[in-house]
Amino acid sequence: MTTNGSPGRLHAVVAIVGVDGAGKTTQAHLLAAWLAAAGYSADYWQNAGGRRWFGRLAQFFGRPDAQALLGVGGMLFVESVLRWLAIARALVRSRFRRHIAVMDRYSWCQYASIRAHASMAATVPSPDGPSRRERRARRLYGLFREPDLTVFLAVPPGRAWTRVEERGTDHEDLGYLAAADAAYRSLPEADRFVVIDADRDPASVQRDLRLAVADRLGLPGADVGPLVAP
Ligand SMILES: Cc1cn([C@H]2C[C@H](O)[C@@H](COP(=O)(O)OP(=O)(O)O)O2)c(=O)[nH]c1=O
Repeated sequence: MTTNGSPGRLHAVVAIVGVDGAGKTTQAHLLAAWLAAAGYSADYWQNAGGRRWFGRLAQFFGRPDAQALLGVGGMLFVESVLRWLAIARALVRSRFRRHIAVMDRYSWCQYASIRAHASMAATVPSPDGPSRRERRARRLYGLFREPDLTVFLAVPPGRAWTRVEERGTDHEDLGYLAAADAAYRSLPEADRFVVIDADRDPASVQRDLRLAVADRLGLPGADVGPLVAP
């Protein structure tokens, strides 16, 4: 994190992670808007891995989802590359502009995705530590700096599943959401995540998120409340 002390010129990286339906996109947009209102130059970055886009393409070709089109390994490879490019672009641009980057997903999401897919495919858990695929991803993503703050939005998988269904843009398997939740929690980095209970109304979650960001970044002049319900 680098700053010259005035609100507008702070470079920092805040990563919001969690399973699909946890509320990352909603909360990250609100956070970036709040930072901007407080006088900080902040950008929201959607570090998508292309699953939704490839899902639509798959349906166009009569397949149920992206994995049916590309295979699990193919989709994980495409996702790793696209997300890497998105994160690299966000980090470079926010570093040069001296902005706060609010990252919707980060490297941790790729490791969790790889672990969750491996656990869905395995009949017994692997005792050998990270898979070859995860080690490869870690070499690639290890080039990125650790965010100043990573927030894990924690929701029960059933709640996340309901939200995804209500969103109506995609579908998630409940078993996969449970595997992804367990995968995030199993990461070696997980003990550095700030965990926020996201199974609450969006305003309460946003308030805790702002408090965590203000505490970690030490934002002068950023008033956390009162909060207008989003
Ligand atoms: C944050 C939040 C989102 N939602 C809705 C908005 C979206 O339609 C859906 C998923 O939220 P979204 O922010 O898209 O989650 P993610 O980026 O983690 O996949 O849930 C709630 O119902 N309650 C909440 O508290």
